[in-house]
Amino acid sequence: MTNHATDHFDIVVIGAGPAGTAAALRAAELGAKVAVVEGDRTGGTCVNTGCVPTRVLAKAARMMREIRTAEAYGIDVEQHPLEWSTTVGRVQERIDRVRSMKREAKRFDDAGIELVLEGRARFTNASTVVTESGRRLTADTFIVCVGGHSRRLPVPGAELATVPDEVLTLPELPDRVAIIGAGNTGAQLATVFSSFGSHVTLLDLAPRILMASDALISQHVARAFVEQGMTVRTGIETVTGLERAADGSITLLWSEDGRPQSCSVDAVIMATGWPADVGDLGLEAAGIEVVKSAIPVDSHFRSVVPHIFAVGDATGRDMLVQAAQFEGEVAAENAVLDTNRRTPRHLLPAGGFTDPDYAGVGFTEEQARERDAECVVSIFPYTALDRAVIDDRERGFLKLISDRRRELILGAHAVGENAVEVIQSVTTAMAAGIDVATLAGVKFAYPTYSAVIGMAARDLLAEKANPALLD
Ligand SMILES: Cc1cc2nc3c(=O)[nH]c(=O)nc-3n(C[C@H](O)[C@H](O)[C@H](O)COP(=O)(O)OP(=O)(O)OC[C@H]3O[C@@H](n4cnc5c(N)ncnc54)[C@H](O)[C@@H]3O)c2cc1C
Ligand SMILES: NC(=O)c1ccc[n+]([C@@H]2O[C@H](COP(=O)([O-])OP(=O)(O)OC[C@H]3O[C@@H](n4cnc5c(N)ncnc54)[C@H](O)[C@@H]3O)[C@@H](O)[C@H]2O)c1
Repeated sequence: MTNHATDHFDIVVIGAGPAGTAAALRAAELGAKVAVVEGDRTGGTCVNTGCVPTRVLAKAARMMREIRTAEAYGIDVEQHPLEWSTTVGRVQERIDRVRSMKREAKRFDDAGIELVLEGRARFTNASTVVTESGRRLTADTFIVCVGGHSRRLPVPGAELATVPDEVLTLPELPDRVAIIGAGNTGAQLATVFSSFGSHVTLLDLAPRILMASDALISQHVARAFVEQGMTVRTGIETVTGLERAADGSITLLWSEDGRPQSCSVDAVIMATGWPADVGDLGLEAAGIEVVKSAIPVDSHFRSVVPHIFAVGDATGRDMLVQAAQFEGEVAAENAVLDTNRRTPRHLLPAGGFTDPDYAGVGFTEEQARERDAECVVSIFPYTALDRAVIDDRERGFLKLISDRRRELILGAHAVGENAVEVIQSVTTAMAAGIDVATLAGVKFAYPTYSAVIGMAARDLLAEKANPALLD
């Protein structure tokens, strides 16, 4: 790569979320002259409106649960309703703290990367972007890391709804809230509002909540939601509209089983998808067509224009921080070194902080059976796990899936306390290529949630599924 005058770079990265930050730092590490254009705040969705605020709300939700059950331990806590403005303040304070810790601007500076904070970038041709301030940057290679945004359904009254990034702007905690969309975002917000004391109605077109997860996860989390008092309506036909009622409430209208339905609520949250943020990116000027609200790329993250890469949420694939960072690094390597590296998607753990938590890695049971009908599955219930019983958190399980010879773990799926950490440990074993017998022999500290891994691995060797223990 050659160095050019001021505004020409080897690589221009567009967007400084997890994908863009990782891409820029890796490209600079490999010796490229790099600029990052960020149209808003560094950190992207993750820090500012996504994972971090959602995780703080999830912590508050857990505290509410612990307060409610404290009496059983002889701890007398006077219960007051949640003070929404204080909770919102706490979330903002933690976002600021995480932002100050991440120090993207300093890290870019230290790496010799120019951070351009002059508004959003727009392609004017395949080699040039212009910022809102009018600054032109040309580059040999672009890595597009623009992420996505909430999708508001195109229905009458949609403007009455709140999208997930706006949740903290709700003036008060709604007594009744309808959440449309039971994916990762909707399910987590359902737990948050339910724990805070709101009555939650959760609706989805899909036949089950958390449709991307293993079916057993959906079944268990949905059952817990109903036990906690939520109304869960899956398989609805369509949301037909929202109307403001005379008393200020919102009437949500949808159709289900061929019949019109409605409910009256104080807030409607639309968590109905995450299209790429490409509306004003000028991709057509660069020769790139957006398909299904995302930028199509090959397995090496090259778009149809080979010197324009795209990674992270903008590609509409694995919309996770860990995927965005990994893809950013790999795209930078492919761009600078002209390699064809890929990311191992089967080693991407993911989960959500609902109550109970859920997480998974690798193939779901359905996907594994499509590939190998004789794959082996074990399910170990939290009801037989000492730590879960000790903590009175007996809802949950770990499902392990291996090939028929038990040489490889193909997938792992969990519901229950600390499910995300449990799945992370299984992911480590999978990344190390550990066979089931080796995993079954690992000693786990007592009493821990991760001990469920050893139990499930031993059952996998013995081909015990334990489905009866789950009820
Ligand atoms: C409510 C919620 C909770 C989530 N929780 C989790 C979680 O717990 N774990 C997890 O792994 N993932 C979670 N995610 C997903 C995670 O936030 C995303 O996968 C991740 O942020 C994607 O990173 P990215 O860099 O691709 O995009 P983003 O983080 O969205 O960053 C894109 C950046 O590009 C900038 N940009 C956009 N267009 C332009 C332009 N034209 N010019 C210049 N800059 C531009 C934006 O301002 C932004 O800073 C959550 C998402 C949501 C919505
Ligand atoms: N903890 C995490 O890792 C985490 C948390 C939140 C989001 N994310 C990621 O961010 C991305 C966006 O998540 P999301 O949950 O906002 O979107 P999503 O696309 O994952 O889920 C949207 C849900 O809305 C439903 N839906 C769509 N149109 C509908 C309609 N008209 N009526 C009723 N339901 C409808 C869909 O069936 C789907 O279940 C995902 O890729 C997700 O994995 C990850």
